[in-house]
Amino acid sequence: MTKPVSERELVLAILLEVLEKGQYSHIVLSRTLEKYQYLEKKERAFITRVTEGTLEHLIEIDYILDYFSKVKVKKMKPVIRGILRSAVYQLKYMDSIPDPAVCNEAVKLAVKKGFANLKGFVNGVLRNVARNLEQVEYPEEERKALSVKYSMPEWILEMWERDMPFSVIEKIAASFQQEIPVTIRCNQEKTSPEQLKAALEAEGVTVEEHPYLPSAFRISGYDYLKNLLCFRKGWFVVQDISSMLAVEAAQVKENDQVLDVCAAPGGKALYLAEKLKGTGMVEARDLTMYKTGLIEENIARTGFQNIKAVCKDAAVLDEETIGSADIVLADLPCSGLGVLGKKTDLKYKVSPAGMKELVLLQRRILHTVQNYVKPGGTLLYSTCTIHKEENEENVHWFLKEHPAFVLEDIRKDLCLELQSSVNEEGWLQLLPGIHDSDGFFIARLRRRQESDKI
Ligand SMILES: C[S@@+](CC[C@H](N)C(=O)[O-])C[C@H]1O[C@@H](n2cnc3c(N)ncnc32)[C@H](O)[C@@H]1O
Repeated sequence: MTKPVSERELVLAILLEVLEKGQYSHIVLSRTLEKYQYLEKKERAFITRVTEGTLEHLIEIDYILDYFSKVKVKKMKPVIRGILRSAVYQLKYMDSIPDPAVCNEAVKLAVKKGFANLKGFVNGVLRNVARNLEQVEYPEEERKALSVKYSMPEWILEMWERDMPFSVIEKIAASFQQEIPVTIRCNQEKTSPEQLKAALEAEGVTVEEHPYLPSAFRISGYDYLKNLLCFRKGWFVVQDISSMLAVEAAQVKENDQVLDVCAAPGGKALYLAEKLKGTGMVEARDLTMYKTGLIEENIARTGFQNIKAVCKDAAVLDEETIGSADIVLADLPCSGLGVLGKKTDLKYKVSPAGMKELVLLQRRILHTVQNYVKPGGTLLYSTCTIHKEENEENVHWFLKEHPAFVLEDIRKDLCLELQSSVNEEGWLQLLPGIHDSDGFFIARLRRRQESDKI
């Protein structure tokens, strides 16, 4: 019996939503998998792999298609473009599927979608690709070659070239295509790192200690993370090491009043609560009820009492909060160029104009939330991007606008291995492929108090 919807048809539908209508892949993919829960595990894995793989390698795939097809990718009908793109991904990256099967399935899908008149074209292009894939001549010019090899838009590479040597950029681009192990942080309110490691191993999970922090591990070899007993008991949270380091740099002390102004889903806020050891309070704010709901879910699972979620816009001054916080964490919305390996389609969606707008939003939020920092208190600024304007240039702008603050050196809050990466001004820019983490920026600013000599 033929299935009402095949897995390739679902892949096509997701690609059309993402590439033709600008939707985010992780949202469309998880919505699709939820809707078609009756599909077998193997079919669901196929949908995930082909969707993510096609998006990950899109620039390279389009280069290959343009190499073999008379009609260029940009001129193709969206449905045909989607079918060919996912088929080229399978031909190049999935040895387990025989080439004739990839071609036949693509032709069948084109017919099913009402393009019987183009079945010869689909068949011809794909058979040509399958036969001659090894003969493709890749561009010689350095930036173009890198762009095709790692499917990284040229304008992003050009932007990075202004700040970094090409060898570093290549490592960053390559790292986004490598498998990223899941990093977790032990919830030390509930268990110790040693106990967590042993319990996870007893559940069949492979656990590796992270070199940057003793409470962090990299885990693999499990089926569904949320089914792990240790997860359900709230013994760990999933969090990149860079986010943990931002919290380390905040230097939280018992009894501190902490305000996380952009907190959802709450990873850093929960770590701050843990560091308070049952004292003080963390107010974890975010813009919408949906987002604060995510924080609340995580608070419930991990069981902390000294943290609450509040729905508030960080860009609007909250008079009642002025001068009340020992620590304000401003982990702000950003272009996300440090996490392109985790958000496969983001690299095609960011734009220079969008990034300029983000810089303005970041400055508006920083300008607003600095009001909440007590004299002597800390404003911890972080982003998950590798974009100078959003990071160090924002810090320079902030210090000029707010001379009541000084930039502090965070070296002492980091492991030996990372200390040499701290810039002479005191901030840290983590780079994927260079450091063992996401791309991330951390700067600690402190409001002067009267006893400070200016
Ligand atoms: C980088 S994420 C925060 C991640 C979080 N700190 C964590 O560690 O789990 C940025 C957050 O800022 C929120 N956001 C964006 N604009 C905001 C605004 N004007 N006010 C408050 N939150 C905002 C987004 O909803 C998003 O959850």
